[in-house]
Amino acid sequence: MLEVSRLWKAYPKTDGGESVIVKDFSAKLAEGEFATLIGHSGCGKSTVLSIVAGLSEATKGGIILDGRETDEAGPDRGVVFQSPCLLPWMTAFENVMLGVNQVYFTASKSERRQVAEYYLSVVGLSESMHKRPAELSQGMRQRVGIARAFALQPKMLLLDEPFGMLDALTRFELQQVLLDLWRKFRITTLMVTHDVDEAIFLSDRVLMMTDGPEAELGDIMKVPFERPRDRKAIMEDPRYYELRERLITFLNDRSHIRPSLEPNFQPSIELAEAQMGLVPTQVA
Ligand SMILES: Nc1ncnc2c1ncn2[C@@H]1O[C@H](COP(=O)(O)OP(=O)(O)OP(=O)(O)O)[C@@H](O)[C@H]1O
Repeated sequence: MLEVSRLWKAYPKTDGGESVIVKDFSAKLAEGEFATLIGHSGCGKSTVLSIVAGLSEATKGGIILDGRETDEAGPDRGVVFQSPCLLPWMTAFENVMLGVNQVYFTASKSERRQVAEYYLSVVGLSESMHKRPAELSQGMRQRVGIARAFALQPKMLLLDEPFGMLDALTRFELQQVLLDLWRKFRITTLMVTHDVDEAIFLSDRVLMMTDGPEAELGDIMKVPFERPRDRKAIMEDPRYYELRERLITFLNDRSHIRPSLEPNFQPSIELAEAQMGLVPTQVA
């Protein structure tokens, strides 16, 4: 479904020359696959995602979506950001209708309303769809963002840390909402995350990016758990801890903090987890 081919992204430096952010990044996603892109903050994950979304131009390389080269945004890709960017003067329903009206322009008004109502109800907003964003919690606003993306029935879903601003319980709830929708509609999905557990719970494969500048695709990890997935069962599976350690070790080996410490310093798993906000710790 998606082929990212030898992607480079560079920005001009103020003192001349250029800074290469992403270098020679290639990846393929099969139809219906759920892949996550993980890496340290600032390595270039959002840069890759925004090029795939057509919101940013690649310096070199290209994107092939469903057999066609593409370099601009379109309704064939639904994008969900960390904050859902809803128009504040419109209700949740009206926000979803904005996209629905554009994509289903041949449908009748009542059919379009039904589409918006359907997707808002499957994300659990039947009772609140006529409220404005200010009357909704952060989690409910993100539900609107997810409903809006799925309502367009895109070929691909691109998610940039969609649960990054949510508390842990709401994050778990919305991960489940997302998984249920993904299983129902099987939309090929690429999601950026910092969260090792989220990546394992949601993905078929985790794409690991090396640190920037000149970030590359460092490794790919297949997640073997069958679907539908049960969070508790996964956490009790010994393979979960092996996968988690593999991811953390990858991120640990590319730690940003290493150069500022002793030359022979080997950061521990605990320190790497702390850096990713998984456990509180004190770094001397
Ligand atoms: N318009 C721009 N001009 C210059 N540099 C930029 C621009 N946009 C992004 N960058 C740089 O590109 C690098 C990668 O940014 P990007 O947002 O893709 O990283 P990220 O891995 O998604 O980070 P995070 O996880 O913190 O969101 C950063 O160093 C950033 O400063």
